[in-house]
Amino acid sequence: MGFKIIVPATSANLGPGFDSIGIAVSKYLTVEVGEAQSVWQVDHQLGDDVPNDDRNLIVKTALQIAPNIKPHYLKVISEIPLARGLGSSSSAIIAGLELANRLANLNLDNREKLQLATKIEGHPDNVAPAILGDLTISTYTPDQRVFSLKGHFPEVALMAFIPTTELLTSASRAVLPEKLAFKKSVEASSIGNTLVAALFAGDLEQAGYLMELDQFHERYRAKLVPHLAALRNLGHQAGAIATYLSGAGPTTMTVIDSNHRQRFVDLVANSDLNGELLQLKVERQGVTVC
Ligand SMILES: Nc1ncnc2c1ncn2[C@@H]1O[C@H](COP(=O)(O)OP(=O)(O)OP(=O)(O)O)[C@@H](O)[C@H]1O
Ligand SMILES: N[C@@H](CCO)C(=O)O
Repeated sequence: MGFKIIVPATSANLGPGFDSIGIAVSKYLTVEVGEAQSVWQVDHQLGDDVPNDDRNLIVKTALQIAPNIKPHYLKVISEIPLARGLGSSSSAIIAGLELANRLANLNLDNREKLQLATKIEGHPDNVAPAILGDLTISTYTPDQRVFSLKGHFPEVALMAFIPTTELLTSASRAVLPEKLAFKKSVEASSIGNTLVAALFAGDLEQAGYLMELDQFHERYRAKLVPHLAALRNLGHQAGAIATYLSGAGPTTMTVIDSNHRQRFVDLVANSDLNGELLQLKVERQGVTVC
């Protein structure tokens, strides 16, 4: 009998929480798992670059975790744009993990899921909210253990500006520096620490200010995402709480009260920015299997 896996999109970093902070958002990857058959077959509408067989990231992940599972028919329906900074690869990894979990009866708990998914993705900021939902703060320690704590992200509008062009995470990480000076690192991590405290205290005013003070990655990525500065500026004009680069970009996320939202929509519509503006909300629930 078939089953369905539903994984939320995610938005990582929130400014200074590089590779650590993430939220689940209201776009979804759905995988309908059909009958067992002689070979893996993945039907999707994600374009010719995404494989339809056992090279597909969902199947590859499942086979990495449970190499002996039988091939199945999978129907993939995704609302999460590829390589845009909304956690498409993490959603595929989590779907693959749940596929293995179910087909091989592994009974993985959330801790085990986090550990496996982080090892595959390399950092926990997208996979943790995709598993747990809502807001997560995570770390992948040098001895490769994952710690992740779930919090409640305040109820606000999230305006994702999704440019028409892709930006692969690998390309967006290639522009980051290899080293950060000691003084700069202390400053950057103190901003991140205080952001976490503000989020857990539900203090969006302080959180918003700190979200725009990232010292880890946004400045190095600026040339790849020139629209970030423009959207942040429009956000300020509209009275937004903050605008940050979602994951590795190019999507930007503007956190805004609903009473300022329309002003932001109008400002973006009257600008010469090229992309889609989508209103999202925080998804409180992580992956579900039904
Ligand atoms: N549903 C899917 N099925 C198979 N492969 C996928 C799927 N979604 C994403 N991928 C793979 O992941 C790649 C995108 O991963 P990448 O890490 O570059 O971007 P992202 O995960 O969308 O962004 P970010 O990590 O910044 O949030 C795609 O080009 C594709 O190869
Ligand atoms: N923290 C990651 C998220 C994308 O995988 C980055 O910004 O590169």
